[in-house]
Amino acid sequence: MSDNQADLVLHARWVAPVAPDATLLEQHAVVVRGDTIVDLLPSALADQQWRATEVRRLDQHLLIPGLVNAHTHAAMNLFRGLADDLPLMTWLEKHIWPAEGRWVSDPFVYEGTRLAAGEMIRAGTTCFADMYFFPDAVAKATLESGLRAAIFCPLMDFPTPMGSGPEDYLRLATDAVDQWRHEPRLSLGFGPHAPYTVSDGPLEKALTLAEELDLQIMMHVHETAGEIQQAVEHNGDRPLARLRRLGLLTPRLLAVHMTQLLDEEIQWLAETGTHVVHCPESNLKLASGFSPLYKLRQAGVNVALGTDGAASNNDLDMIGEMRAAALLAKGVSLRADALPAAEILEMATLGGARALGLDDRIGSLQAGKQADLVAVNLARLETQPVYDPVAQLVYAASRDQVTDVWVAGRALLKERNLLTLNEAQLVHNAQQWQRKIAGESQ
Ligand SMILES: CSC[C@H]1O[C@@H](n2cnc3c(O)ncnc32)[C@H](O)[C@@H]1O
Ligand SMILES: [Zn+2]
Repeated sequence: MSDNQADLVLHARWVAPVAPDATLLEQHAVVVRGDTIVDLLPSALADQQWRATEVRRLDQHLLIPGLVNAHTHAAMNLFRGLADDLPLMTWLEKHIWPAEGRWVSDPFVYEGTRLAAGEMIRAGTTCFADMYFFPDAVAKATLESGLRAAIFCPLMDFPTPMGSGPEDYLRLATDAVDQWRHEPRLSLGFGPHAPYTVSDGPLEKALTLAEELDLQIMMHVHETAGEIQQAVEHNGDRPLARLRRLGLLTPRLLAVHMTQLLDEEIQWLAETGTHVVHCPESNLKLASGFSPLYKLRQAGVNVALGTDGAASNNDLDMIGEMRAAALLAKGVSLRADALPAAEILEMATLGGARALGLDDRIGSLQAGKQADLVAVNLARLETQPVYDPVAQLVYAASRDQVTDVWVAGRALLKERNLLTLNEAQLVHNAQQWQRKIAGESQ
C-alpha cells in the first residue's frame, strides 16, 4: 500500500476527538488504514493528501469516539421487563437469582449477548464491559458481532448454573483468560459480584491472580445504604474499608455504583487511583441512590459511565445515560456547571477506556488509536439548530440518530442497518426465550 493510500476516509461536519486538550473540530476527516486511525486533518487537506478505497461524507453529522459502556450484564437483555419497580435486594433475591438459577446457560448467554450487542451497536456503543456467567458464550457472541468487550468473569461464594463455588469460578476464569485474552477485540478480568457475596479468601485470591496476569477487577460496591448497614452490623467495617484493608483499592479496581460515599472514602479512591463506574439510570430505577459525581471528579477520581443490565435499566443506551448523568450531577450538587456536556462525553469514552486499561488503544480519536467511531446525524428537527454539537448530543439527541458505527475500522452499522447481526432473527429469538421464561413463571 502506498504512503497516501487509506482504506477509509470519513469527512464529518463536526468531529469531537475527546483527546486531552483537543477541541471540537469542524469540516475534518478521520483517515483509517486497517484497524487504525492514521490521520485527523481538515477535510480539504484530506482530499489533497489521501486516496482511499472508501470515502464517506457525513455532512450533517457529529463524529465521536465509540461509546464505552463500562458496566453491563449483556445477556440480561433476555430478562428485560421480568421484574420492575422493586428495590435492589427484592429484585435480586426474589426474582433475578431464581430466574438465573432456572435459565442461565451457555445458549442463554450467547443469545442474550447477541441481542444486547445489536442494541448497543445501534446506540453507538463500540466497547462494553460485561460481568456475567459463561464468558465463552460472551466472547463468541462479541467476536461475531464485531464489538469490543472487556469480559469480567464471575466470582461468588455460592453456586450458580455456571460454578459450584469460589475455587470453581476462579478456575473457570483463568481458563477463559487463557482462551480469549489474545483476541485483539477482547480483554478479560475478574468480576467478584459484591462485598456481600464474596468473602475475604476468594477476594484475596482474585487480587493475586489479577496482579499475576495483569488484569482488571470489577465489583458492585456501595450500591445501597442497606448494603453498608448490613456489613457494619456483620463485621464492623464499611465495605470500602474492608476492600482497602484487603488491598483491593488500586487502579486495577472498577468499583461500580458507589452511591454511598464519605468524604474520607472519596480521598481513598483518589489516592489509590481506583476507578468508579457510575450507572445513574439503574441506581434511580432501583431507588438505590446516586453517586456524588461532582465531588468524585473534583477529587480527581476517574469516573466511567455504564448502563448496568437491561433488567434494571431497562435499556443499553449510552446517549440516554449521558443525559441522565449530566442532569443528576447538576441536580444533586445544585450546580448548573457540574459536568458540562464535553466532560460527560469524555466520561463515556476516554473515562471508560482508562478504567478498562485500554486508553492506549481506544477512547479518543487520535492517530495510532483503534478506529472505533460513531456518526450521529444532527440534521433532525429534534437537534436543530446546532450551536454546540456536543451539547446537542448529550442534552437533546436520541440513540436512533446514530447512523454509522465502526469498530477497528470495520463497519458494524451502516445508515442504521446492522451489518454483522440479523435484526429480525434477534427479535425472533428473543421472543422465543420470552415465551419459555414467561410460560414457566405463570
Ligand atoms: C457475577 S456478576 C452477575 C450477577 O450480578 C447480578 N446483578 C445484576 N445487576 C446487579 C446490580 O445492580 N447489583 C448487584 N447485582 C447485580 C446479576 O443478576 C448476576 O447474578
Ligand atoms: Zn451490575
